Amino acid sequence: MPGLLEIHNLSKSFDATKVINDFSMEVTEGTLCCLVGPNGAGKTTTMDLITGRIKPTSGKIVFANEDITAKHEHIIARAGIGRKFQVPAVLRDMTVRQNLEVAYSRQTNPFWNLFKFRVTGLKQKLDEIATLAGLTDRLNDRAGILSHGETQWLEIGMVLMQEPRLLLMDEPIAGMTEGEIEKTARIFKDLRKTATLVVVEHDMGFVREIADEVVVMHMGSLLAQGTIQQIEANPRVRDVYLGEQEAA
Ligand SMILES: Nc1ncnc2c1ncn2[C@@H]1O[C@H](COP(=O)(O)OP(=O)(O)OP(=O)(O)O)[C@@H](O)[C@H]1O
Repeated sequence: MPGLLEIHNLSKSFDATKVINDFSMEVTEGTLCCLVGPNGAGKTTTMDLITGRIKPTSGKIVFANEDITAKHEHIIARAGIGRKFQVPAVLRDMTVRQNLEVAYSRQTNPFWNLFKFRVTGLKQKLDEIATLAGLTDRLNDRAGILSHGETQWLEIGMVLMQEPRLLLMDEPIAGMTEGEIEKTARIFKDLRKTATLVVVEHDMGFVREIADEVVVMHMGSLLAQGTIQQIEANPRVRDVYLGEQEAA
């Protein structure tokens, strides 16, 4: 079975510097894949390439059996790839509910929204996503008073309102408390039932907790792909990444 996302021999150069070098990986539908690797390995650049923010020098990206390599960023988003950035962009003066509604209204075109509103019901969808993101008790609170963790969950909820089939996340637990990290792990496990996830993450404890599959990048190339047990037992990964993590 082909992966929901397939990256084939991707390369990207900035001026004369090759930062992604013949990189390939595959993500199976309904799984959570963690993308790890040392600083500067090319993880964020890979996310930028998947979402069409930047274009590769060579190689191919296939999503749901469709070649999206040359497509515009908004077409890729509409095809079902959502992204949550590290820095939240919630509207602080609006309530949690209003933020979710705004995110919903940003998707596709207004006529489609109207149609979907009638068919599925915005309220029902909003309640489902608030439950998934653990924000049911916060719907009527102003986003500006949320904790750091709650703000991150709201952002996840906002991306989910656009119904992505694949959700990309950059270091989602940065700055969170232990309790918030545990709750985020639970949210991710639930999310996997409805979406496929690719998470860039440095915290190997969290990766161990959430990942079905781990992809290790090093100097723009694939170093290893496998289960967390396979990755942690891989001597090359230990040399270039995990050893460095343990020493930190
Ligand atoms: N627009 C750009 N112009 C030039 N070089 C860039 C550009 N964007 C990224 N790079 C370089 O590409 C390399 C990979 O960067 P990238 O941010 O993808 O790494 P990363 O694995 O996400 O690192 P980190 O874990 O530190 O976030 C780095 O050496 C970076 O300096």
